[in-house]
Amino acid sequence: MPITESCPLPTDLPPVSLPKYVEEEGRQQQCRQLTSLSPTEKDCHTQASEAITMPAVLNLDPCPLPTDLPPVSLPKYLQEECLTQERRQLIASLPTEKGWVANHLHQYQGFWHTTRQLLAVLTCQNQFQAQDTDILLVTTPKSGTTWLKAIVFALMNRVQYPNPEVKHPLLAENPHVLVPFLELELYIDNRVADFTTFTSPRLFGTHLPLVSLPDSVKNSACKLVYLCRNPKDTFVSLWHFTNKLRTKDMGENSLEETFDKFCRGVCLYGPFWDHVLEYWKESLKKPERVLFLKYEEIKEQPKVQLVRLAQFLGCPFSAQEETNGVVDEILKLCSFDTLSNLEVNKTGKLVSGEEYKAFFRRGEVGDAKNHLTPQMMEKLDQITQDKLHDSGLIF
Ligand SMILES: Nc1ncnc2c1ncn2[C@@H]1O[C@H](COP(=O)(O)OS(=O)(=O)O)[C@@H](OP(=O)(O)O)[C@H]1O
Repeated sequence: MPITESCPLPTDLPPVSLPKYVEEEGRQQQCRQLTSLSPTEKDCHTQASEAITMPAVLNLDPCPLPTDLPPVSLPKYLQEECLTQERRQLIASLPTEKGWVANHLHQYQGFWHTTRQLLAVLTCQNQFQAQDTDILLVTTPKSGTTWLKAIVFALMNRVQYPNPEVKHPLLAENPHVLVPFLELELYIDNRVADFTTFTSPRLFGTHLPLVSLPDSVKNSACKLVYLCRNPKDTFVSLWHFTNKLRTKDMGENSLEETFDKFCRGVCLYGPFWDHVLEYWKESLKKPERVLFLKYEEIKEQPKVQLVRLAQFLGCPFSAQEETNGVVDEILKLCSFDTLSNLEVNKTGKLVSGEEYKAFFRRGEVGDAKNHLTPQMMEKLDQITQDKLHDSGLIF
């Protein structure tokens, strides 16, 4: 019996094949999954469901379960002790909105996360133990994270790989694999993070807002490299990216609807302006700990910014390295043209499902004007001015 006949479903559920990044429980999946639960798991599920009154968005309504579906394994984040009551209660208490790809976004500590991502944030906050030598690459989504990861990886490993044209990990692997995300990779699905392959200094990526960084990061001397991008190009890049993650069945998100959400701050790790402002202020307060970079500045003066980055990270280029062209070599290796044309980045995908090529689109400054109306551009400029007016930060 088709599942839709026994259990009317919302139409915005992501299909089971969505990348893990955005996958979320939906009622359809729950109906399917419950058919394959062991008796213990069913009990556990029922107890957890009954333990607390859930809001509509999380409520597991009883629905007749079809019996003829193939078994589908329960996503790990729902398997785990059936999602602790504490976490259910927390999620239930948070403001919730419909996501751009996933069903729900929850506002936690002032910023928006999908359900799955939020659980990973909580795990990361509880478990990550920062070391003083760690380097965290903190970015707003679609600000050039992939580029920054490549640059810092190449910078920190330049002695080990002196001839990047011949042999370099970046030629064979995507930057997101070489510099994994804390919450989106190492702690996703209640994973026990494995650091055995990391060498010091450990490099991590994260989109976490300052307020949500694990205490161990706040209390350590580890360095934070922060990267953001003007909100107009950030929005357009995010709109394209999330549309790529949506399946044909789901269709594309309209520009207008997502624009409205972005302006209201309702987007992954949004509000954009609060994210950048927190780190901007922190970089002014603690310049030895937080380096604040803009995508546009790296585009405009790549060499200047790379030299600045190397100094900040305590590994400045020697005069000989500069003469020998090491700075240029790193920039060439990490350029949009080089990375996006590598076989690995044309054909590979993350374990979580995103194709590497989705991280490379145009890589230019000012593409927003090709997509947004003059009114939309003005509106974003106005919000930016209102939010950042007395901060000294401009885009
Ligand atoms: N090497 C290099 N140089 C310059 N620009 C680059 C590079 N690699 C990726 N990109 C562009 O960065 C945008 C993707 O942002 P992120 O890497 O931050 O995405 S993510 O947050 O990690 O999902 C996305 O921007 P748009 O092209 O404007 O969509 C990518 O094309």
